[in-house]
Amino acid sequence: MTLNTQRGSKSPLRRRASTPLPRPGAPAATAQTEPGHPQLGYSSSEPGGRAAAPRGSWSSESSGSSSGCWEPQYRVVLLGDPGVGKTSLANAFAGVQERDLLEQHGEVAYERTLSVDGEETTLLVIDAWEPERRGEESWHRSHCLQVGNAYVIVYSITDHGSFESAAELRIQLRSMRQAEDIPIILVGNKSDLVRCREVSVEGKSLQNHVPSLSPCPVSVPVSPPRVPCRGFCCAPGAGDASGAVPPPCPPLAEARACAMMFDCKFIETSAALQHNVAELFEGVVRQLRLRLEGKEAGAHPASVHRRKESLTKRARRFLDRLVARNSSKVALKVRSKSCHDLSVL
Ligand SMILES: Nc1nc2c(ncn2[C@@H]2O[C@H](COP(=O)(O)OP(=O)(O)OP(=O)(O)O)[C@@H](O)[C@H]2O)c(=O)[nH]1
Repeated sequence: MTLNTQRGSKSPLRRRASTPLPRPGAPAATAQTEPGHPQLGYSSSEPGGRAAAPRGSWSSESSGSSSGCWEPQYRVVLLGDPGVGKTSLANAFAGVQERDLLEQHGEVAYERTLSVDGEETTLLVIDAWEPERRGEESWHRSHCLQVGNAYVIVYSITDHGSFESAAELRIQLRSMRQAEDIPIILVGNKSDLVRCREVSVEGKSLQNHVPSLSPCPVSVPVSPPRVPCRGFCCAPGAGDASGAVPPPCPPLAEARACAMMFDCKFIETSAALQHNVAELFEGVVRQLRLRLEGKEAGAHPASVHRRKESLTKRARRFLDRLVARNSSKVALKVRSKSCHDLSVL
């Protein structure tokens, strides 16, 4: 997608999340949810609190913690290779299914107010990332890497190359935003395509691969023998013409371990099935809040959150740590587990 990211653009689209979006030639959206548009999650999203912004309507001017009521509270930038499902995730976030309708107007930013844990937060989800092209100005890419208050790095679980790109993006972000503690969530999308999986989450590979994951992702086995996906195995339960079901594509890497090494959160989603999409964006909100709370308290964010944890969780964490002391494998598992929990730091 191309984008005119003019600095200083005073777009009328920077507005309250619930303000209807004027679209050229289209009537303004009402506060009602349009029929057929799914909600993001079941409990937390405000109906009608969604809108899409056209190209050029976001800039680095709006501040994530800004209290200005016409500014989005937080900018969440989607990164990742082409075709991994960034737009589909953004559409799911926005509660819009008619992808063509959106593309017609070239929207790249979607604003929505979410109610998470009883509190409202507005996210502006920016889907403007473009792949690197030879000899092309990289200003747009660096702009994307600079404007986000949080990042969602998407890869497709059926495309190992996109996982490698995700790892590279994490490194780029780290070097560009070194001093900042910004939430980064690694997202393995297309989790519905189970039989074409090329990137594993956990299991045997965790033990086999993690010791060699330093520094990740360079030592992640990046070019293992790939079993080419023959297409028909992509549909869960589907077989070929003879009715024989082909063997599943083998898992080749360890996403959770990579997230752990990269110090970011990890979740698998299916934009197609709307699986974990609400959890993803609610997780982004929680990650942002945790950092804000930490800053406000002037303390280490982890200690602030610990107070909020339930007794059971704290007890479990304590026991985990106790056991972990005696076993490096368990320690790894414990750390790796927290990568999955988007409600803790
Ligand atoms: N099965 C399945 N297909 C998906 C999923 N998410 C996206 N797709 C499909 O993957 C293709 C690419 O999705 P997009 O959302 O356009 O991917 P993108 O990352 O925005 O791609 P670019 O716009 O080229 O950067 C489309 O055909 C989607 O329907 C998913 O969770 N499961």
